[in-house]
Amino acid sequence: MWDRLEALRRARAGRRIAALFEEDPGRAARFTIRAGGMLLDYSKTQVDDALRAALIELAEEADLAGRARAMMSGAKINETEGRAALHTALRAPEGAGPVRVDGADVLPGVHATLRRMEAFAGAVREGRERGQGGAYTDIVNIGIGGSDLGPAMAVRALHPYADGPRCHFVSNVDGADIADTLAGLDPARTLVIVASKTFTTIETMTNAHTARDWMGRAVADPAAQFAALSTALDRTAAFGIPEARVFPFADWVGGRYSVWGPIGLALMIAIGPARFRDFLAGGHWMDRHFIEAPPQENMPLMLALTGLWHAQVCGHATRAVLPYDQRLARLPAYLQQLEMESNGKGVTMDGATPRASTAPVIWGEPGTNAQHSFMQLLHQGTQVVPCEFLVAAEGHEPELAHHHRLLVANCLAQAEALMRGRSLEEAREMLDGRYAGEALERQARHRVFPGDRPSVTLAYPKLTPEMLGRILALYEHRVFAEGAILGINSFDQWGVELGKELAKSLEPALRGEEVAASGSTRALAAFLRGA
Ligand SMILES: O=P(O)(O)OC[C@H]1O[C@H](O)[C@H](O)[C@@H](O)[C@@H]1O
Repeated sequence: MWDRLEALRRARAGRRIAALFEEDPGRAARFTIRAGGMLLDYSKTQVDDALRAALIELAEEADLAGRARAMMSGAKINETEGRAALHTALRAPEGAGPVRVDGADVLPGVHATLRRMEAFAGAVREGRERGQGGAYTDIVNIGIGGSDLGPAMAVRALHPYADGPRCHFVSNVDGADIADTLAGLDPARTLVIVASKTFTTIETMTNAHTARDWMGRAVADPAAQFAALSTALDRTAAFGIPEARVFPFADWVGGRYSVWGPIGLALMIAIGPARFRDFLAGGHWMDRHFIEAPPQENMPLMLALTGLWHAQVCGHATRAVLPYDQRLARLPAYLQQLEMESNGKGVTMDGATPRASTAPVIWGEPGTNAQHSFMQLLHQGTQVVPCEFLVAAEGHEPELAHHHRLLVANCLAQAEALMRGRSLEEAREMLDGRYAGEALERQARHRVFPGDRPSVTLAYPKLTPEMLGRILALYEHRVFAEGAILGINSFDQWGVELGKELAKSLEPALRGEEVAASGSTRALAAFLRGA
């Protein structure tokens, strides 16, 4: 199949995307999916009928539909860790299921924890659950990776719905992070949430101890103002967090898929339990869509296949995520973990070398800011970077509708410009009169845009809690589909371990002890300890 895709690529060399629209006036509609109020337009790519059919066949060959059902029904598809990958169960409504792991239905436990979270979040919001100096004004979530990026991104995304205490996020072991965050907070009115699936992550535990010391200097019982989100109840107890404020989850929730459960507690406190339920409903809607929609109308599938076409077949090594939605500023970082930690692998499930390259590098920033920084390279640089735009039809500032119109116009303009480009002839015409002869030729060359640069646009009505749920689950399933088709395990992350081990073994070097390391590392350590 990959050979056939390669042949299809060669056959399309030199064919311009813009020309496809001239040949087929119905193209936009035929390569757009409308579902759940959203519109996913992948028509500004080389995908055509034959290519789409071949890509769908690729998914069928990998039995993607079967693997998706296996994932959602609790099969231990994370083989290297012997675990299920059941984040979809976290957003399954009451009455759904059963979803069995080792014979037992996991949904009653999920819903019981959700109800406990709701009772706690409600009490914090209403001031019934209080700090030792009064009702909580601030929440500090201490976590890293999946225990930080999801809630941090979502709290920012849903700011217009955040009517609870202020939420802050501390992740880095760099003391600057916690120092800057705690400065100005009243410890007696701050709730600290320690979010860590394993409760062993060095950054999180270091920050948690620092926060407890900070709290201990101001209140009689610091542990009373701590909550924990974890799978490791022995460790949360050892830290001194009372059981009533520990919200557990199971090992079948991967860190980067965990915002839907206890790790989402800060989000729930910020926006309230009812809106958090809307967020879950949005995710669940996308789960049903992924399982039920036919391939051509299946948003995660077509997003995955377009991604595979660009990264694995065309060889474009990176993908830019460009939300024209300032509140999604942390989405690129969130998607970096989701996609690069899931699919940045060098071995297939059966231990072989992957047939194609694996995850592309994901990066991005919100528009329009990106236009004034790196988009130069996207338009005129020598490498092709497929772009993914996200944009809402409506903002949350009706009084600033003119801002929103400009925002949307810029988003559409970027995608159009990337595709259309500007030929040398057009550039010459543009400059004619200002320059002549050789100068005209030279100046014109600098104003050429090669064009034919592909992009996908996801448009949605408004960034509500439910819509954010749909968007995040869309990306989760896209990453799953890409991984399944590539034959890799998207749910482990062995690649993060070596650095952690070495950090432990190198720490003594910063106290002046001899360590086994390269000359470069030893010299750097000596410099950094001021020797
Ligand atoms: O939630 P924790 O156990 O503290 O883990 C936090 C993060 O660190 C790990 O190193 C992994 O790379 C991430 O997948 C995880 O989300």
